[in-house]
Formats: sequence, structure tokens, C-alpha cells
Amino acid sequence: MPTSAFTIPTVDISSYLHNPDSPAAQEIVSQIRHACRNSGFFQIVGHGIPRALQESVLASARIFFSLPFDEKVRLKAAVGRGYEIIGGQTLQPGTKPDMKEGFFVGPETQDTDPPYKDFRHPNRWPPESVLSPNKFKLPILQYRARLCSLALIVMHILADGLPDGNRNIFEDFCKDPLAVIRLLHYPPQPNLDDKDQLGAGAHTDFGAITLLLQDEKGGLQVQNQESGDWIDVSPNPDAYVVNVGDMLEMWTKSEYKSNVHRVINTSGAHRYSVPFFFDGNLDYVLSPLDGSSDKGITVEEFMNQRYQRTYAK
Ligand SMILES: O=C(O)CCC(=O)C(=O)O
Ligand SMILES: [Fe+2]
Repeated sequence: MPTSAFTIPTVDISSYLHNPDSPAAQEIVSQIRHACRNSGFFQIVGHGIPRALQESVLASARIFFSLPFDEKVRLKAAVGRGYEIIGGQTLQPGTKPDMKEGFFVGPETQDTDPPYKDFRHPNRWPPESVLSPNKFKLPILQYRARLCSLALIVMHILADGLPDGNRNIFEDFCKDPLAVIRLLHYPPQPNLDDKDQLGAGAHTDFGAITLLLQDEKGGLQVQNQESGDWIDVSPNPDAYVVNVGDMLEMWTKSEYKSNVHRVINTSGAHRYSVPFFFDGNLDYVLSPLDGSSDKGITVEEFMNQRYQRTYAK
């Protein structure tokens, strides 16, 4: 276990974007490497995603979730696409279903005829008469494309920080990746004394990395595994919260930690957030980077196992 104090640093990555081989960029790599080995969480600023685009995606979330339930539920789809009702997922076994609703958007696919393979279902979009594409589909797709590029850079930073420092080690994994935007809405929790009711129950993320945009309401907490304390991740409108997921922890043999987090919306108001899950190429075979001989597993198998645990059959 790391001996240094639990930390979720905020790192300005602009020097890395400018020149990944500069001394300033190497300092960024070392700060992020430290965070990944310690809490598994950090925040990035200087990432280059325009504020206006972030605002338009949060606005899309507000407008979508305020639609009548019947319009939303029509867009219910397979895991990882379309609408997910309040209580549709239970991230923490033994607690009540999560008090959040969601809308997932993955890659746009040309192949629109069923049967669909897992994680390759087409996106679902509200009809134009209900929600104009200018207010929903287009900003979300534009945002998703920008986040895909940013995630590749974060993967480079993480690769630079591994013991053999090979920046291209994740290259094949990052080709044609499963990368999913999830709009989330957490209604105000009616009874904060009910410890079994969380917005998102305690969990670790399944994939490689998550880049989270959160509004100003707060409620995300990360657990210090040594003390058991829950640490608030205070909202910073300029920052993405980045965390390591289970796949990367397994792959790096716990060099990088996938840490437990949860959401409790204590603000008394509606909270919106937009995680972006970067999960890599579905056909890629994962086996620990240190060359130890564990049997490989594809990204698709890995993600299936994780998702199945959190959705009622
Ligand atoms: O809404 C948030 O702040 C975090 C959501 C989350 O942890 C998740 O969707 O995995
Ligand atoms: Fe999460």
C-alpha cells in the first residue's frame, strides 16, 4: 500500500498537450503517476475542451431528463445505450437501487440491423419533434468526439508513467474504442438519513479510465482505503475528474489503482453529471503488462462480467 497521504491532485496538463517530451510534461506524468498509485483519482485542468461545449452537454442532460417519463422510457435500450430509469442499476450490493437516471451514447454505428452484438447496439435518439438534434444529438456527438481525443492523451500520460515508460503501449487497445458518454441526473434525495439510499452506490469503474464532468452541486466521494473515510471531490468547473477503472488496474497488476467512489446528492437540488467511459477495443485481449502468464481476456468479456453484476436480470 502507498505510504503517502491520500491525495486527489489537480494537474494542469496544458504543457503535455503542447509538447509531451518537455521537462514540464514529464512533471505532469510524474504527478499523475503518483495519483494513480495512491488514490486512483486526479483532476485535470488545461485540457482544452471548450467551456461552451461542456455547458451545452449539461444543458442537453437537463432538457432530456425533464421530458415526460413516457418519452424517455421509449428510448430504453440495451446496456450501455439509451435511457436507463431511476433505480435501473444497483452499484452497491445490499443497498437500494441507485437514485439516478441515465442516458448512454456510444459510437454511432452504420450497422443498424439486429441482432446486435453486445456493446454494439445503435444509439437511441429522441424524435426531432420531441427534442431538436441541435439541442441534444449534435452537441453530445461533438462532445463525445472531443473526449475521445482527450482520453487518448490521458492514456499516453498513463503509459509514460508506467515502469517501462513506453508511450505507445496502449496503442492497439485504443484503436476503434468502446467509449461511452453517460448523461446522469440525480434527483434531490428525499431522506438523507436513509443510509441505504445512494445516488450511485459505492463502486469501482469497470473500464480503463473515466473522465467526469460534474455540475456545481457536489456529491461525489472517493474512499480512502486505509482509513475508510469518504473524501469529497469538490466541483471545479474547469476540471475533469479522472479515475482509473478495474480493467487498467488488472492490466497494470495494481500499479494503478481503481478506487471505490459513490454519489450522494445532499444538495437539495437536481444534480447532473456526464461521465465518459473509455474502455478500449472490444476485441483486444488483455493480459498483465508485466508479462506474467495469466490467461488473457477480451475487453468485451471483461466488460460483460462487470456490467452483469450491477443490473438485475
Ligand atoms: O456522477 C458522478 O459524479 C459519478 C458517476 C459514476 O461514478 C459512474 O457513473 O460510474
Ligand atoms: Fe463511477
